[in-house]
Amino acid sequence: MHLLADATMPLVSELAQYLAQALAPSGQSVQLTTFTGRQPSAAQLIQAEVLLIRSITQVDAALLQQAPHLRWVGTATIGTEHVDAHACQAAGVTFVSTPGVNANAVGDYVVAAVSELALRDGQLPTGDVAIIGAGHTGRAAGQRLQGLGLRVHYYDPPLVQSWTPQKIQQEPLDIHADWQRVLASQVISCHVPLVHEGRFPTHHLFDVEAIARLQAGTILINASRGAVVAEEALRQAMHRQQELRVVLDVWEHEPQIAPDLLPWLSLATPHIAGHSVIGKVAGTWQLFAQLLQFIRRDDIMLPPVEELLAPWPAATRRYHWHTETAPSWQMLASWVREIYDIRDDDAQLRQAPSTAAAFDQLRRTYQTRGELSQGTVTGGDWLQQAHWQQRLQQLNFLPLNSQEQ
Ligand SMILES: NC(=O)c1ccc[n+]([C@@H]2O[C@H](COP(=O)([O-])OP(=O)(O)OC[C@H]3O[C@@H](n4cnc5c(N)ncnc54)[C@H](O)[C@@H]3O)[C@@H](O)[C@H]2O)c1
Ligand SMILES: O=C(O)[C@H](O)[C@H](O)COP(=O)(O)O
Repeated sequence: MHLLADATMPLVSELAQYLAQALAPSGQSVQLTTFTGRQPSAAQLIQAEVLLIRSITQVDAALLQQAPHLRWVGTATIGTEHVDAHACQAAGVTFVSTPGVNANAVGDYVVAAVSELALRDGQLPTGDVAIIGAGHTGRAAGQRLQGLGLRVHYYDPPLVQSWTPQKIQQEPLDIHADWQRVLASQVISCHVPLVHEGRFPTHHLFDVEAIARLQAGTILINASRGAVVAEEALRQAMHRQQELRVVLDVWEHEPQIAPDLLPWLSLATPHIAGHSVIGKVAGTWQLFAQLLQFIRRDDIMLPPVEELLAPWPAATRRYHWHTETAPSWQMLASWVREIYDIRDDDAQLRQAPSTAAAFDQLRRTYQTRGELSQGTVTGGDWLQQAHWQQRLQQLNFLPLNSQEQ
């Protein structure tokens, strides 16, 4: 079996070797070729049977035509708009992705951004948080922000529309389809797929009109796909000096950022919200697990993800904080910052040349980032309260009371 994989996928060689050893007794061989950059070459495609990619590789009819032996394409990402699923189906190629795989990393990114701006302001946002899209990443972000002490609601018309009245009553989260509530919120964070057509398009969801209607001081975060927020609408807001705080992880014309917007943005990063070590390693792992199902060898057990993290101390290091009194929001924000300091990523993007090549290079050589789940909190009586246990868990920290230590 000829595997062709993006060279930046962590552990791809190790897992291919593992697969080769596991399949050897049945006489099947496995060969791995990796490609660097966005697209594999025609010479590589011609022999590929399995293609393992991340979000920067476009799979369309033209690529499929160059790969006559291709049977299976897997993307180690949540977003899938870079793969033409219809073209795959027409070519008889199975296509899989890894839903939710880096949602914790995105949740961490959003709470790191909001707590960073709160530390700069000396106060938490006083108004509501609107999460756009109540899926894997949106819920992770919403939970973390509740843990920080904010009120969160979710805007998700497709989900609301699909619900029965009974489901609406049972849903514990505040999920709705009221766009006016979104525009009146003080923090807005986007977590939708990029959709161009149909009843619920997300392309330019935040267009000139929507951006103009945002409240003064609104924090707008986009860690979904660049074109969900129209770059031109941000440009107009900047020129009329609208009082907004905008955080962009994704860019409408990636890999090209908008250099003119950069000084105006509160935080700017090179599409790395999902790039925790665990998020990336789990992506590769999940693809191999799905490939085993495809070749009907799910009797082969891959080593657990936790065992594979040894090469990355940042992903296994534990953080421990102790406080006798209940933590202030500043303390919570400083713990978040200790595990993930978003200022580092912001500074690196601002210092790099504003070119597509530099953007890709920053992503290829990205730091080894841990997750908030690596933090443990111990403390006095306050930690016995269900309210505090819940808040720490929402931040994805582990609360440990004295009996459990
Ligand atoms: N920046 C990053 O590193 C990064 C990482 C992971 C995912 N993403 C992007 O984030 C997107 C969302 O990820 P997810 O895991 O939360 O996906 P998901 O499929 O779990 O959830 C998406 C939610 O958005 C809702 N939605 C769809 N159209 C909508 C609309 N018009 N208005 C409001 N809600 C709408 C859906 O009903 C769904 O509940 C991905 O498709 C991907 O493009 C970016
Ligand atoms: O959709 C996703 O999962 C993310 O956008 C993903 O983290 C992007 O990272 P890439 O695949 O480009 O490394």
